[in-house]
Amino acid sequence: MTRPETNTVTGVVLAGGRATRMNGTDKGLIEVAGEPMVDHVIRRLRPQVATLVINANRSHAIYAARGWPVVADGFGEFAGPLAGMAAGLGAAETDWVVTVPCDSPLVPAELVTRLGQAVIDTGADAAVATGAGRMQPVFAMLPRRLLPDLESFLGEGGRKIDRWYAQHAVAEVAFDDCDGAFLNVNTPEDRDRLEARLEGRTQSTADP
Ligand SMILES: Nc1nc2c(ncn2[C@@H]2O[C@H](COP(=O)(O)OP(=O)(O)OP(=O)(O)O)[C@@H](O)[C@H]2O)c(=O)[nH]1
Ligand SMILES: [Mg+2]
Repeated sequence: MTRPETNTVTGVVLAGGRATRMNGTDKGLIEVAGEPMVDHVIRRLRPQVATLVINANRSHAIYAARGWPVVADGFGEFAGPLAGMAAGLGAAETDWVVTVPCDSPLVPAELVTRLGQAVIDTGADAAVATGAGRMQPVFAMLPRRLLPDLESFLGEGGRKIDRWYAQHAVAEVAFDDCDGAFLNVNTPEDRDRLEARLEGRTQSTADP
């Protein structure tokens, strides 16, 4: 298997959630600072990978207009982020994918290189980011060879990312130096706070 370097990694933007805390509004399409969140994410992830895939369960045509393949979940109705990760792995043609959620626009510039370096250094199966005091399970580098294993986990009703990671060697990579990297928009209030920050209307310790 090739090493996880930029040209062997597909970026997978996870935009397949229900967004119940946003009253069901498709979260990736919600504008923050004049731009849909999915575009903030694409702008930051694109330079780090060979190509992108968007995982979405609604608004396919709108997501497809970004110019990347759009894939829906293959498991049940809104089975959670693991189903989106499986869809991304299934669509990828590279040995590795890096997943990011559509609702955390401040993707670190070194996400892919640092996750990839951890895989190389440790020989782990996969790598996951930590920051803001916890594991950030949807910011992950996964090898395509784990897709059959993930599909059987999902097929048996598995839904919890941490439980699936516990079955494999997963390196944890700290991004504590990346201010705001994991700011996550789950509610309209989160959206307003992030917009204020991006527009420089609040005190922040570092520019995103
Ligand atoms: N493909 C897929 N992705 C999901 C699913 N549920 C959540 N996600 C993704 O997982 C990430 C974290 O999602 P959450 O914010 O926890 O969930 P959400 O469904 O988007 O929003 P809430 O319903 O308000 O919790 C986001 O990238 C979501 O798009 C799902 O059922 N399928
Ligand atoms: Mg969220």
